[in-house]
Amino acid sequence: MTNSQRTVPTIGNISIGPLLLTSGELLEEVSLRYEISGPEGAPFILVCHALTGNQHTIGNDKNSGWWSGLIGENRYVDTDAYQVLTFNVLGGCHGSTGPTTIHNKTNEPYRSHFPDITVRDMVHAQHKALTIMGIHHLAAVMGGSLGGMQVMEWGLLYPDRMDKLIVLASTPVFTDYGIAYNHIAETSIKQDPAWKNGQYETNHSLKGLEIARMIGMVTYRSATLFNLRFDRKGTQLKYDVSSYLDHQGKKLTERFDANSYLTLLRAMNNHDIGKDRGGWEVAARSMKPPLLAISYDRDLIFEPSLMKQFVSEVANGSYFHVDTEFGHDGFLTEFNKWGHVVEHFLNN
Ligand SMILES: CC(=O)SCCNC(=O)CCNC(=O)[C@H](O)C(C)(C)COP(=O)(O)OP(=O)(O)OC[C@H]1O[C@@H](n2cnc3c(N)ncnc32)[C@H](O)[C@@H]1OP(=O)(O)O
Ligand SMILES: N[C@@H](CCO)C(=O)O
Repeated sequence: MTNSQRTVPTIGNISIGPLLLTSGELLEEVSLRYEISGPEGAPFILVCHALTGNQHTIGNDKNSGWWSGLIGENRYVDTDAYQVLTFNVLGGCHGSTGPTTIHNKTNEPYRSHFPDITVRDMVHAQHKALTIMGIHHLAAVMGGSLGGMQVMEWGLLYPDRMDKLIVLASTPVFTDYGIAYNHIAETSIKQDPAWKNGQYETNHSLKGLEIARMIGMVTYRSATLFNLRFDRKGTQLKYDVSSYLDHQGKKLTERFDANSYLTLLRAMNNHDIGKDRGGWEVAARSMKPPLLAISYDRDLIFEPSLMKQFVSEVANGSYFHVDTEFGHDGFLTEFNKWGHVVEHFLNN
């Protein structure tokens, strides 16, 4: 590779061939869509995205990426010093193999026939992709929420492939409280008459998906944030908080496929680093790479106390807690509160 700077991120597609899933099922012809930024030849950082995220971590002038406040030129994760690579997750709907992909045998999208996948399958797919791309070592793997689940599995499945792990707003097991909210979301999607067992005509007409996102938004933020921000404004006909949730629900149906949403919710529900490893504490104790975990105040579904307990089991673990009103979505905002912790961990 030459040591030239990419002025805009490169977007690409990598075919990884067949993938044997944890379930034993074979997924044929898998490909992953990705974004890479930074100077060619610099060390790589792999970013793993959350539930409704995508590969556009940094994005461009017209459409900034979801972590462009954290990662970029002269940002906390500096793309003058690192190449940053993000794959759209297996099962996602932004170009990687998932429910919207055309199945080569039927010539139709998989839709609800896409097989159940696990976080481990996502990581195996990324590992295969990196090997094919000739990227054999990573300076770090980092991600929040579902992305953080992938980071933990990376550290356990392929501990020799990276120097450091950074887990944000994520726990070693997805708790029953999280599964409960995902169940409400799944029920909402499936009870919608327009759902048609996953064979819906248009994604943007799925009221059940809108409601699923509204439920999600309430859990990703906090009572304090909502009460301060909306302050009972609006009228009995429509409170501001209600129109906000309507807006968020509608917006998701325009950017995220419902079958993909369910595929990823199920993968989250299944997440347990201790599965087939003797429990999450045993798995955490076997984690080799140095690990930084950051938790966010008022995170309802990835409880800071469980994150702290997890880090205490990791041999080379450090922990930082962010005081925020954002709750779980704290990992997507207020970078001035915690970006320096990531920066210090990466560069020292
Ligand atoms: C890691 C991942 O994968 S995340 C993937 C999903 N997220 C993304 O891709 C982007 C990441 N960004 C975010 O999640 C958020 O924007 C955050 C966390 C960074 C910031 O959150 P906030 O500042 O609270 O903005 P939030 O997105 O909640 O709300 C703003 C939107 O609500 C709308 N809105 C606000 N109040 C109201 C209201 N009363 N009625 C109707 N709409 C409203 C705004 O107009 C704005 O709409 P737009 O997004 O269409 O421009
Ligand atoms: N805001 C996040 C929440 C789940 O981590 C997302 O939409 O993916």
